[in-house]
Amino acid sequence: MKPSPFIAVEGAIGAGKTTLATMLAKRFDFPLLKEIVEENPFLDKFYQNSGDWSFQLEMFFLCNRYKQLEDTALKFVSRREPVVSDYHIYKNLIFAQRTLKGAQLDKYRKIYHLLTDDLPKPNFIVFIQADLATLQQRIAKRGRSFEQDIDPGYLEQLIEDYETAMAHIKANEPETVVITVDGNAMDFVEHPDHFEQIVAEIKERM
Ligand SMILES: Nc1ncnc2c1ncn2[C@@H]1O[C@H](COP(=O)(O)OP(=O)(O)O)[C@@H](O)[C@H]1O
Ligand SMILES: Nc1nc2c(ncn2[C@H]2C[C@H](O)[C@@H](COP(=O)(O)O)O2)c(=O)[nH]1
Repeated sequence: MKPSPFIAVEGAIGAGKTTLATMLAKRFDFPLLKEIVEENPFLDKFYQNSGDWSFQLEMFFLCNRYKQLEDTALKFVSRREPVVSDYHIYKNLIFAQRTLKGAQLDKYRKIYHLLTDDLPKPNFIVFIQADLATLQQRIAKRGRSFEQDIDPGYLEQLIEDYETAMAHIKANEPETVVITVDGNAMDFVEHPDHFEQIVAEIKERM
């Protein structure tokens, strides 16, 4: 029997993850697991001074996602029920490897593996690839004040880090279906046919 779909939508900041995950959950009538952002007490501090706040921020994201995914495992995955999420737990490492160094990164990696190695992992990843200009336009459109001065260099590094991470997942997890969406050309918000193309590709691989 095929496993139930556990679909994670991924991509760099502003790529359109929450938007697409919400649309997919509605379309397939699957529950939606959504990242908590506005209540995060460290995010605006991190954007003002990343050196002082990165460890607290990464640990906060990790603990929140761990708890959400532990609940998801019990409520949905163990009951063979489908779910759509606007993140993959692996994004913690993608960010932490960029924001932490030395002993802090070593400690973080150990805690990451301790908390997440036995969590259920998505069997589908919809990866939205978007370039710097697209990310910047969407971050501006979303209008969160603390994100308006994000260093373009940081976004460019994250774009690269996401490429590396997806290549790693493809090479090491052949059972995970990775569907790459061209987020610059495919406007699933304005063009229903673009959204239907993504839906069709997921259905074909389910
Ligand atoms: N394909 C798209 N075309 C145009 N605008 C988009 C598209 N996807 C998302 N947006 C807009 O861009 C902003 C960021 O999208 P969001 O889904 O929050 O990104 P993410 O979750 O990846 O950070 C939102 O204002 C959203 O309405
Ligand atoms: N340093 C980290 N920042 C993160 C992480 N996950 C999300 N974020 C930031 C990026 C955005 O400013 C905001 C919302 O994320 P979206 O990708 O949904 O735009 O939070 C993380 O693990 N570390």
